[in-house]
This record gives sequence, C-alpha cells and structure tokens, in this order.
Amino acid sequence: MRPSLLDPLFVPITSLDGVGPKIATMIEKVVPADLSARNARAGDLLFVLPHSVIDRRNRPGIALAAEGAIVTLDVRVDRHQPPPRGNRSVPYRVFVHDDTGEMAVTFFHANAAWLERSLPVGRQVVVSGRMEWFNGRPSMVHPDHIASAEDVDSLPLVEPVYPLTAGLHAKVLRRAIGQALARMPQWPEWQDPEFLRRQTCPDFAGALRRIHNPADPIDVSPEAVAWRRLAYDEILAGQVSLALVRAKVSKRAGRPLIGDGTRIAAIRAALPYRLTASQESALSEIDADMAKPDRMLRLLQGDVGSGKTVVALLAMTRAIEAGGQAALMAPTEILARQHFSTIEPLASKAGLSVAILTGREKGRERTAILQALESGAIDLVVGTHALFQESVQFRDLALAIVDEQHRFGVHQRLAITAKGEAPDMLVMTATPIPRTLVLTAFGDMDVSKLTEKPAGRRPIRTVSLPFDRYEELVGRISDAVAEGQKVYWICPLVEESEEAKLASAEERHAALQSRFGDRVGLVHGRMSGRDKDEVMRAFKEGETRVLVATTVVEVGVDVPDATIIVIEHAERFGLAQLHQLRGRVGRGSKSSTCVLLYKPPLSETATARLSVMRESQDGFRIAEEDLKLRGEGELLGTKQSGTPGFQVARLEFHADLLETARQDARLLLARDPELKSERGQAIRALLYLFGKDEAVRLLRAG
Ligand SMILES: Nc1ncnc2c1ncn2[C@@H]1O[C@H](COP(=O)(O)OP(=O)(O)OP(=O)(O)O)[C@@H](O)[C@H]1O
Repeated sequence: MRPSLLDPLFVPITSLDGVGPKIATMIEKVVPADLSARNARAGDLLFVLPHSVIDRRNRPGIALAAEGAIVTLDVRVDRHQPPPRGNRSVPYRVFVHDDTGEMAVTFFHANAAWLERSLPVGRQVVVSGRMEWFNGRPSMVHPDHIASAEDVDSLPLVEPVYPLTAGLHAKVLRRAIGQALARMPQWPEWQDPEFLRRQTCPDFAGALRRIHNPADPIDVSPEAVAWRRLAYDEILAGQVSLALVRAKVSKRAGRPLIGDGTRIAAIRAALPYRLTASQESALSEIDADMAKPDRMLRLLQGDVGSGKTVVALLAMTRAIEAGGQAALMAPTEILARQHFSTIEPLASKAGLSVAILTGREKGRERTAILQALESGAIDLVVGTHALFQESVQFRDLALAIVDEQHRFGVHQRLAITAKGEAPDMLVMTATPIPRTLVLTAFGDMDVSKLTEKPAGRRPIRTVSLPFDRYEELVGRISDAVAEGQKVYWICPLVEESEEAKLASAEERHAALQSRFGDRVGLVHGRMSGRDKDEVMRAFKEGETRVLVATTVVEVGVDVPDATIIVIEHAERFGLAQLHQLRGRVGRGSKSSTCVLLYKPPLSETATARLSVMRESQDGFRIAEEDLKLRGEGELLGTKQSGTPGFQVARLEFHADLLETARQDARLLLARDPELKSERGQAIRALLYLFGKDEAVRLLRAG
C-alpha cells in the first residue's frame, strides 16, 4: 500500500489553487517526460526544476543599469502620464528617479486605478524588471515586481526560472509549485545515514526547498549539494526498481533450451551471406545462456545496420527447436512488418510457422492468430504493443525478444515475459549506449555487442551543407536519381505539433515533386499503416526514387540499395538520432552519402555535433560524444517518446553516483527483499515519488 503521507501529493494537479483543466494541460507539458505518460499529480511538480535564476540582488542605480539587464531599483515616483483618451497604442508612463538619474516605467493597456495605487506620486518604491532604451532614454516596461519601500522584503532576490510552454505564465507555474512544496510531509529518511554524512546533504525536503527558493544562483546548479542529493535519490529509486524487476524475473527458474540444431542449420544454409564474427560471438553467448537452466536476461546492442535481426531469428529458432514458442516485439508497425518480411521466408525454409500481430490484424484474422498462438500452431510471432494485450496467450512462450529502441519501459518488458513460464528474454537496442547508461536504464543485464558491420559495406561519405546551397544539392540529387539511385529526404524535427511536422513534410514533398514528378514518395506518422506500407513498398521496389519522410524511418528501416540521405535542419537533431538516420544508407555494397543540411548560424553544440558526424561512423564512439555534448536525455531517445530518462539526475554531472547507488540498492534488497524495514518503508515512499509505482506493486505480487 502507498504510504499515506503521500496522499496530499498524489492528487491531480487540478486540485491545486489556480490550476484548471486548461492550465493543467499546459503544466503537463513541462512535467518531466517519464511522468507525463499518466496524468500529472501534484507531487510531480516538485521535480519541475528551474534551469536558471533571475538575480534581483543587482541594484546598480538607473544611470548604471545596462540595457537588457534585469535590475532592481529604489526609486521615487515623480508623475504619471496616462495615454491620451481613447488611444490604446500609446503606453501609460510613470516617471521616476533615483540619485543617479531618471526613467520611465511603462505599461501597455494599463489599469490606471491599479497604477495609482501601486505607484503613488511622491512615494519611495522598488521596481524590478528588464531595462530597455526608448528614444535614447532608460525605461522599464512592465516590471516583474513593484513593492513599496516597506514591503521590499517580499521581493524574491534570487528568482528561479522554470521551463515554460506557450500560454503558461511563470507566476502560475511558480504558484502551483509553491503549493506542492507546502504539501510535503515530514519524510522519513531513506538514505543511508553514512552516505548523507559523507555528502553533507540536506534532507530531501530541504534539498527541494533550496532549489525552488534559491538564495544564490549556485543553488540552481546540478553540481550543488542539494541537486546532487536529489539526483542520488532518483538514481537510487531507479536502481531499486530495476533490482526488484530483476528479482521478480529471475525468481522463477528458467529451463534449458536445447534443440537438435536441424532447423538452425536450415536457416543458416538459406542465408545469402555469412554471419560476421560479431554476430557469431553474440549468438554463442545467447546460446550458452539459453542452454542454462537459469533465465536469460540479455541486452544485444548493435550499431546501425550491424545485423541484429538475423541474430534474433536464430535465437528464436533455438527456442522453437527446444519445443517452445518465440515472440519478437517491435516498437513500430513499419518495423514489425519489416522484421516479418525478413524473417518469414527464412523461417519457412526451416519449416517454422510464423505470424504477425499488430493493431491492424482484426476480426476473424485476429481470432485465428490468437487461437493458433494458444494451440501452439504458430511457432514464432512478430508484433507491436498488440502482443501485450490480455487476449494474447501462448501455448508455451520460451523466448521473448524486445526490439527496444528505448520505447518500452522496464515494466512493459516484464509484461511480455509474464505470458510464458519464465521465458528467456533478449532486449535489442540499436543505439549503442555507454555502460553507465545501460546500468541506469536496464539494470544488471548481460550485454552482447555487435561491433562489426557485414563485410563489403563502404563508409558513408558525410558532408554538411548550409541551406543556401539547396539548389545545388537538388541538382546533384537529380543526377543521382537519373543514374537510378535512391534517396531519403528527412524533414526537420518540428517540436510544436504534429500538424507542423506534417506541414513541413508536405511542403518539402511538393517542392521536390515539382522537380521529380511522381518519382517522389511521402511517408509520415499520421498515415494509416497500410498507406505507409504502400509508400515503403514503392520505394523499396524502385517505383519512387526519392522518399520524403519524417523521422518515422529513423529506427530500423532497411532499404539496402538506398544510397543518399539528406537530413534537413540537421542542427535540430541529437547525435544519436543523426547516427540512426544516417544508418538508413550504407546498408548495401554501393557507396553512400549523407548530407547534413543546416541553417546557419550554428550554435556551438550543433557545430560540434555535425563535426562528430563527419568524423566518425562508430556508433559506440558517437554515443560517448553525445553523452558529453548533450546529456543522457537525447541519448535515450527524443523527449517525445517518453524515455527511461531522468527528471533530476544529469549523468554528465552525476555519473559518479551510479555505482554507489547500484551497490546501495543491492545491499538494501539483500537485507530486506520485501522493503519491510524502517528504511525499506521509506524507500517505498521514494519509489512512489519518482513514479515507480509499478515496482512497489511487484512486491505485493510476490
Ligand atoms: N552477416 C551479414 N552479411 C551481410 N549482410 C548482412 C549480414 N547480416 C545482416 N545483413 C544485412 O544487413 C542489413 C541490416 O540488417 P538488420 O536490418 O538486421 O540491421 P539492424 O542491426 O537491425 O540495424 P538497424 O538497427 O540499423 O536497423 C539487412 O539488409 C541484412 O540482410
């Protein structure tokens, strides 16, 4: 049961003063991504942390205030100058002075009565806001704060600045966060006292209060002790949650999966290529795991195009030879269909019966698949989320493979394994991620890596090109298309909305169509599955030569004879994503080109990212660079996809805390596996606070 001390925080944010349904929707946009999968609760606001501060301690005097600076001034009010009657375009000006000079405090659409009350002529007041120059004179337009000289203490001297979204005012958000802070109960301490002493940390509530009410800009820094304390809390919550999942998964013993090898041999014989040494060694690690009576819990990391699918197929075949069934779950429908079309012809050579199950299989077709899975008539199923559904039952699921791409959480992975009697599990990721991140996102899994690409692949030539060379680029592409090459054109990442994304893709499609006619296809996330398939088929078979696409092609799409990829507004993408996208070409034996089309001026990090892309094609190295440049959020996927990232911890500052937290979590659970001790109970509260409700539920499920 959830500790009752959490009750005041476990209520919808709409129960806070000043938060109606409309504001709630806006606030949910700034609540950290991991939490926003459900409706936000008041407690989530605690972790909406400021990214900077406004320092209002700066009191230079009017004459010394720099343009654009936010300053606080002690001034005397001289006179009011309301706009001429009926002329709303002229502002209301209040003239003030101090020892150093004079200025105007300016208001548009002012409420005159309110101004007369708050800035009475002759009174000494404090105004705080941004300095602007108007007609060569200093002025402050719409000060953020006005206080009488007596009330000056009410001014926040160091004011936190929060991430905002269109329509959400800082004041509204601050007020909501203030209420969440006020609802914090007296927490039991969940950290090890020894650790706290070493780190000289404040307690959890104290740390939050310090960051939300900073006394100094340094308090709002991930390196400050308060922030480190919270980061450690969060990392520990993650590690305990992963350890609980692992304990649950490995509690039931697995079984040895050993077959006679005939079907595996049939598939190997049908492959048009030899497996790489990397693929062979990953397979023998997987084989060894599967042969053991313990359950396999392994992560297969492969760089783009390294050939994970065939490794997955051979592992599944082993499970089937041993008398069980196997499931492969993909993050998108496009990918599920692609895996199916790769796997099906090979599997049928070995006499396996294979099915696909996504949201699209409906009615009688679906019923037939479900029955065949339950009776065991289907050996191998490829699918999407649809495989999680309760109606999906297996006769004997022996191996579950999750093609992860960071879109599934720990608990979803668990959900699929719950469909068998302790099946083995293999998680595949296409973005190589550094060891530290493997630990945080996946816990203690065994890792196999595909570090090598199939023989005969040529390096991809990568160039960056400013947008003003667009015409020249289109000319080159025109030549390439005339030679029969295939081109991906990736549309810019647009944050605002699905509509904006679509508009930009359609616009580019239209522009390229006017040049290349009906040899240009368009694929985007809003299309139906069938339409997407059709567009992909036409591109694969060469009916279209240029494919304009949003990032739906980012993961896994395999058209081996595509040789050029243009990434428009490359400066907006993270490194991991650029690397994934680039991996759509260079999958065959022809040489390929990746064009990073950008709009100058480039920021410093964008410049660095593009140069890493030009210099390296090693996904493992790029992942390390990404971690340095951007932090883990980008690396684990884009914000939109709800990644197993963090809300507070930032690994570029807090990676050193990981190992300690991991050991701490292990020790804790070794001593108190059900979290029943005093510290264990406190840890339960911690898990809930960081949204790990599912992990606590596992305890009850036993
Ligand atoms: N050993 C091999 N030799 C030659 N080609 C191979 C080999 N293994 C796989 N391939 C081919 O390489 C391509 C990429 O394989 P696959 O789609 O499995 O890659 P992946 O690891 O899933 O990469 P991504 O994550 O980028 O999609 C496929 O066309 C596949 O047929």
